[in-house]
Parts: sequence; structure tokens; C-alpha cells
Amino acid sequence: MKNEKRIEQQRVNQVVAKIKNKLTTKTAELQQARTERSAVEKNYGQNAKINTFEIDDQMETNAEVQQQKQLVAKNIQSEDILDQQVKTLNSLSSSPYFGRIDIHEDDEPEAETLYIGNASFADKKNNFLIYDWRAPVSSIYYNGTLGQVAYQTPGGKQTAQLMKKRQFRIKQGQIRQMFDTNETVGDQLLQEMLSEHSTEYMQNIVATIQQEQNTIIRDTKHDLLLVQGVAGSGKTSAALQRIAFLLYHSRENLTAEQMVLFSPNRLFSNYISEVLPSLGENNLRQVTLAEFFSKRFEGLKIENLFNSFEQQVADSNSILTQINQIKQSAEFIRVVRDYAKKLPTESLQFVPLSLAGRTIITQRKIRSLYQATPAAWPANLRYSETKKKLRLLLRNKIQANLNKDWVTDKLQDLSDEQIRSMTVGLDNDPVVIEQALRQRLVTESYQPLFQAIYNDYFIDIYKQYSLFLTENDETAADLFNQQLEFHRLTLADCAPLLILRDTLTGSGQNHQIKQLFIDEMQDYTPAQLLYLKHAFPNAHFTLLGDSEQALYTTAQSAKKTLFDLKTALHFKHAQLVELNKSYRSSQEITLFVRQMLPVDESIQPFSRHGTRPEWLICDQTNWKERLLQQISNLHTEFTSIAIITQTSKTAMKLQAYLRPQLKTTVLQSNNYKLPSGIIILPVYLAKGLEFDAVIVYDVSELEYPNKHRSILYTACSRAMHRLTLLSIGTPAELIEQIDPTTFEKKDFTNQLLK
Ligand SMILES: Nc1ncnc2c1ncn2[C@@H]1O[C@H](COP(=O)(O)OP(=O)(O)OP(=O)(O)O)[C@@H](O)[C@H]1O
Repeated sequence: MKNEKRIEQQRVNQVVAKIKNKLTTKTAELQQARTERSAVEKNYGQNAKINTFEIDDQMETNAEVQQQKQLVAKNIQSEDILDQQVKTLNSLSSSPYFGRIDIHEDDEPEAETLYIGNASFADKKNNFLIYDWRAPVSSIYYNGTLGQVAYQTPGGKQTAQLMKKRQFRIKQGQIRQMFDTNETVGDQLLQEMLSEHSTEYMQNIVATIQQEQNTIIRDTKHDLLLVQGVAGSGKTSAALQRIAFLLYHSRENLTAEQMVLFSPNRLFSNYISEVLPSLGENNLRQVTLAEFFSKRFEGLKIENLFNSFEQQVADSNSILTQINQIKQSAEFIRVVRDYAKKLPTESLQFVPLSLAGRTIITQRKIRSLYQATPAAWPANLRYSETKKKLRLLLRNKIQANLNKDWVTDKLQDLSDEQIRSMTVGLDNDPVVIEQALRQRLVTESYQPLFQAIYNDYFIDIYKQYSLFLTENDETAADLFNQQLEFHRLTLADCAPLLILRDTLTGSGQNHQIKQLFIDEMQDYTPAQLLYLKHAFPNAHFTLLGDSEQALYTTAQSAKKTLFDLKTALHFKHAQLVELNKSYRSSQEITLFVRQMLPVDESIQPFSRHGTRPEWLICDQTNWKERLLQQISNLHTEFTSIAIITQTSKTAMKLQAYLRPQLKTTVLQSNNYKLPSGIIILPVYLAKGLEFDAVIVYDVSELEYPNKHRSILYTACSRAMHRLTLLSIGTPAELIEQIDPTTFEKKDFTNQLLK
């Protein structure tokens, strides 16, 4: 093997030399493109300045400016491509590839050796020295064990003999490790990767993608892909690799702008933000559900998932919680839709269109326009027809106002300069000019009304929704109205309200998005998912979740979830992939954590060893001292240490308790970056994240009764290497039930008596 390694290193050296050569050329081209662009921009700026005051030259300047603009845009485009190429070559020059396969294709005379890396690279004669991990043939690396293998090509299924599979870890052009393996992707390299300490940003898993993850990544057949995976099984990692794969696979007709990822919080968005760039792809749009809704309800403060969660924890039996549960069901959405479709004209909550306090089109007029549309039409068609008629009515009103006194007054107030700029390109005939000015002045005054029509402000959707609620449940309507008075909207009302609005108005759909990803989908209610399907009618959905980490809903089986989704959302080709192996945590942590779940055997630990979790049982007198001691112990080995609480209120309190002795940072839902040092965060903000060491705070029966099992499981499963649970007072029954050999119990209560 030593000799083999020498030969492989020689090849690495040769390839790296070629990459560096190309890098030099491309860097020079990039430099050149930058210089050209700034020259064009400078020129464009000057041209734009020279002629804008000379009215006669304006048209010519515009044409010239347009041409220059196009030139700049083209330059920017080629500069972006070059920039991307330089970045890719730079990363290849340090680590050109991670895999090698020797295959003999059935219809070829000879065997060949292929090297697989983050991107493809060919020499001047177009010989591929590196194959992109997403190329069809590369799937052998991830899927095949030695012997007969098959892979899909655009031309159909191709078979081959896989004779050798080799894994590398190359850094700064040097082979650090090299293994031959008969497995799909051998454990040895994975062991190495998983033993490392956590980093500020998530890393890509391209070199060690596991077979079951590969099926998620390369799936192009299904319009609904539901991934149910245990904590740490690589759902997020696989989803990001999948995005990179889809972009490569459909280069011609899919761009990052046509994809959107719904993520649990901003911290998470930032945490994963480096993965796609590290694979040579642009980041896609990321949004949290509350942000997405906020854009649709201007002027209102939308409750976010966390406030909603904290309200539920604090008040799980309240009427509000019960009502919200009803609003979150698919059935509720169906009822809202039906209501909207069947609303009689007299019940529609139209509002007059006014300008500066004066009614321009009355409510009665709007209603009569709606009434005049064919009653057999669906509500949205009748509505858009009404919209059309309203615009026409406004245009007529403009004509009727042209010679009114208020317009004459405005006309007289115009300066020469204003008149000149408002009549560019017109004849010098004073009559023509006056008419044009009058037209312009009235149209401008009416502009807010056109905007109001465009934005559907002539129907009061909130009042309509409130009436709908009243018909079903007066208390629900009262609670909604109270919130609205304070310009607030609970999360549970967003989806039904938008469905009501869109069914009535026919608006609110985005047909451009082709791929939609939802991480932590178990926290989405059926009503929200239904709304997203409605809002993105052309998108394929990839939903990633773990029903056991459901903080806000109750867990249900993956198959049932798939069935419900398929039926409710009308997908044609739905597929479920289950991931049972947990990669994040050491074997000891996984063996402990999985006992919190009802069917514990479904989680397979990855065989990376560490120390058993510790359970510190304290009382009011000594917990602080013990906690500080534990942090200090962990600090000698790890930098990423998180104390996870159940709510943000507890997090703040804990920070205050510790303040005199220890500096900590409490994370809030508006934080987007993980700070360094000891952090305290509520469990819902820890979703999707991981830390070297985790301390779960106050695992007492009071805080973690059996019904909070999922919350405790989510918190504990954030730990990679070390897990500590600290209880104050009566310990949680949940932990008492766990096999005592799987953790280390340290009881500090009644020390004096012992
Ligand atoms: N094939 C793999 N190779 C290397 N590391 C992996 C692989 N799969 C997962 N991991 C690592 O395991 C950890 C957990 O992965 P990830 O966060 O994607 O899991 P998840 O299923 O989304 O977790 P959770 O639902 O608990 O938030 C990450 O550190 C990730 O890099």
C-alpha cells in the first residue's frame, strides 16, 4: 500500500499542477474582465451624464445608455462565470478528489480508472482527470460494492464490473489518508470526519455520502419526496447535496432562483450557508415561515413559531391553544375554501375606494360591479372581472376630471422645469401640451387608487375572516379581533386567511418556483403545508423531518404522514425515504437518547465511541456550583458548548444566575449568527444545529414530564461528543426509566447526609 500511496501522490501532484496552470489562466481572464467592466461602467456613467439635460438628445442618450447597460450586464455575467471557475479551481488545487473507482464497462474493451471530486476537470485534450460527484458514473462510488454494478445514464441503464474502490483525504495537495474499501462508502473515512469538532458552518458530506442518502440526493422521479430521519441522520446534509445535484442535473432549465428552502430559524440559515458555495453552487433563497407570512401581511406583526410554542408550553389547555389546533387542520382549510367559494355577493366585505378622505368609488358601486359578473363564474373570476371594471371606471373618472378647477389650479403651480420634464418628446403646440399635462396630473392623483385596486384593498379580508369565524365560533372571532386590534396575527390564522384571500381574489400564487424544500417539516401544520402547495403550484416538494422531534405537534408514523400529505396535497408521485442511522452523536449518546423514544430500536448508532452521558442530580443549594464545574471541565476539551433550556425565559434567568461567575450569550430568535463562547439557547432555536458538548438544563419532573419527551429528545440529540443533563429537585421520570448502564449518574443531593 505504501508504494501505491506513492504512485497516487504522484498522480495528485500532476493533476494539481494542471489545475494550477488553468487557475493562472483563469485568474488573468477574470482580472481582464473586471478591468473591462469598470471601463464600460465609467463610460456608461459619463454618457449618461452628458446629455440628459438636452431634451433633443434624450432619445439618443437613452438608446446609447441601453446599449451600454447591456454590455455591462454581459460583462458581469462572464465575470461571474469566471469568478466561479476560479473559486472551483482554487478548491480543487488543494483537494482535487476524494474517490477512485476502477470499472470495466460491459461494452468496453478495457477497464478504466476514474477519480471523483467536487467538480469535473479535464486536461487540454479533454481527458477527464476528475469526474464531478454528480456525473451519472459517479453514482457507482456511492452505491456499488465490488462486482457487478449498474448506473443510470441519459441513454439508459449501463452495467459494469467495479474492480476497485478507493477513498482519499487530500489536503493542501497531500494525501493524508487513503483506504481501499469494498463497502459502499467505507466507515473508516466517515469515522475520521465525524470525530472532528463542530464548526461554525455546516460542512458538505460529498466524500462520504451514504447509500440511503444518495437515493434522496439523486431522486428526480417524484414530485413529493418525504424524508423521515432520526436526529442526526443527515437529512439537512442530504437535502443540500440534493440541491447541488438538481442544479447540475437540470442545468438548462433550473436555477438557484427557482428553488426555495423553508428553514426553522435564521441561525440555521446561516449555519448551512456555506454548504452550496463549497460545492461550487449559488445559495438558494431561504426563508422562515414567519418571514414568508410577514411579507404577505404588511403592517401586522406575525407571531413566530417560537412565540407560538412558548404560548403552548405555558398554557397548553387554554381555549386559544384548542382553537389554534382546529385552525391548523387540513379540514379547516377545506371549510375556509368552501366558504369563500360559496359566499353570496351581499356577504362580501367590500370597502369604498377613497382619496384624501373623499370616497371615489362607493362600496355599493363595487358590489354592483361584482353582482353584474356572471353568477355561474367561480369567485376568483368574478373578482378579477370586478377589478378590471374598477380600473375602467377610474379611467373614465380621470377623463371626467381633466377640465376640473382643481386640475387647473395644479397646472398653474407647475414650474417651467416641471413642465419641460413632463412633456418630453411632445409637439410644441400649447393645446397638446396642456391636455397632456392635465392627463398626467389627474392620472398621478388617481395613482394610489390604481395601487389599491392592484393590492386588493377594496375588500376587507380581515373582516371577512372574522365573519367566517363568527359563523363557526364566536370566541375564535373575538380572539382574532383582539389580536388584530394590536396589529398582531397568530401563526395559526395566517394560512386560513391567505387561503380565504386567494380563493376570493385568485391571487397569491408563484408559478416560477420549481423545487421547494422544507426542513423540520414536522413543525408545519397540515394547514400550512396545504397553503404552501397552493402558493407554489408548480413546485416539487422535498420535505425533511423527524416526527419524534415534533415540538409543536404530536408524532405520527412516517407512512401515515406520507399518506396524509399525498391525499391532501394531491401529489402524483410520492416517495418516502427513511433514515435510521444517526451520524451526529457518539454511539454512547445515541444509545442513551434513543431510549427516550417509544420504539427505540429504530435508531442505529454510528460506531464512533465517546464517553457516556452524565446525569447530574442537584438541588437548589448546589446546582449552580455543579453546573459551573461541569462547564469548566468541558471547556478544557471543547470550544462549542451549549446549554439548552426549554424556553427563552428560562435561558434569560439562567444567564442572570450565572452572570457573576461566567460570561454567556443568550440566543434570541432574531440572532442569525452563532457567537463564540458558552451559549444558552432555548430548544426551538437549537433545531437543526449541533454542538461538541451540550448541557440540558433543569431536567426535573416539573420541566420535563412525559409529555415533553420530544423536547428533551431534540435537546439531547444536538450533542456530538458530550452530553450532560442537569436536574434540580425531583428528577424527570423520563430519565429514571432509562437503562442506568447507558449513562453515568452523579447524585449531589443531600451530600451532607451521605
Ligand atoms: N454521509 C455523511 N458523511 C459525513 N457526515 C455526515 C454524513 N451524514 C451526516 N453527517 C453529519 O452528521 C451530522 C448531522 O447531519 P444533519 O444535521 O444533516 O442531520 P439531520 O438529520 O438534519 O439532523 P437533525 O434532524 O437532528 O437536525 C452533521 O454533522 C453531518 O455533517
